[in-house]
Amino acid sequence: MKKGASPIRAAIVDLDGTMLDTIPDFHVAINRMRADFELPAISQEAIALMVGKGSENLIRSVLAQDFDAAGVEHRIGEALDAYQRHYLDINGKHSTIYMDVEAGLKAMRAQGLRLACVTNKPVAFALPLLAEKGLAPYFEVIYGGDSFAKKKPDPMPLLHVCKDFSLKPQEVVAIGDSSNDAEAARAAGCYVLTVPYGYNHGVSIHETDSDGIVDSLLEAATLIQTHNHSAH
Ligand SMILES: O=C(O)COP(=O)(O)O
Ligand SMILES: [Mg+2]
Repeated sequence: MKKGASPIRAAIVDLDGTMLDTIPDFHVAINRMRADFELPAISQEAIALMVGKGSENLIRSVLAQDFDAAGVEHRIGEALDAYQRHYLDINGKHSTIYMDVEAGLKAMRAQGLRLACVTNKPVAFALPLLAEKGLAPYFEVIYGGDSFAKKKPDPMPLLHVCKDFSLKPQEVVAIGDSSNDAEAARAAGCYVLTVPYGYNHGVSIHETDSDGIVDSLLEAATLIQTHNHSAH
């Protein structure tokens, strides 16, 4: 991160692949939907390549394994309904929290940073999931992929958080696992830190433009603190 620049006053944290390993939840919900359509189960590895751009994109990609464009179009409404029903049934039951997520969030709060969660997950999935995992209380605001007209990689949700917090984008860092997070942050003018353990569409996170790759949210907190010590 740029030395001597303005201090960072808020962090916008991504959910899937950054705070929680939710692929096992996606796996169960998607394969229940596929069973409804008499389609064979698909693997967690296949699903991990498709997650990141919201539910509709995910279910379109899942259907595209079996159908052409017209076939996907024909089924998308019913498939999305079934998937959402199944997901809400199992939301959080199979997903786990990554190492040092709570320690990282605590460290950021202790530094006086304001925290927001911006995910491409529908907000109706994100809110109960964060509550169940004990993470909701860390965040002043939580936005989903359907909270605004546009989702990441569009900067709209990030800019909304900046406005909520009355901060300039240069005072805010986005932390995520995918190019969607990095592109949204760059377009908004925020800093971006990336974690290497999540889901980046099968592409190495090293190929994504960011201000630093951190092994955990705790390491992100340390990096932000170092930045702020050298900032004016
Ligand atoms: O559900 C998705 O599409 C990905 O969600 P994320 O933005 O929390 O990684
Ligand atoms: Mg993510």
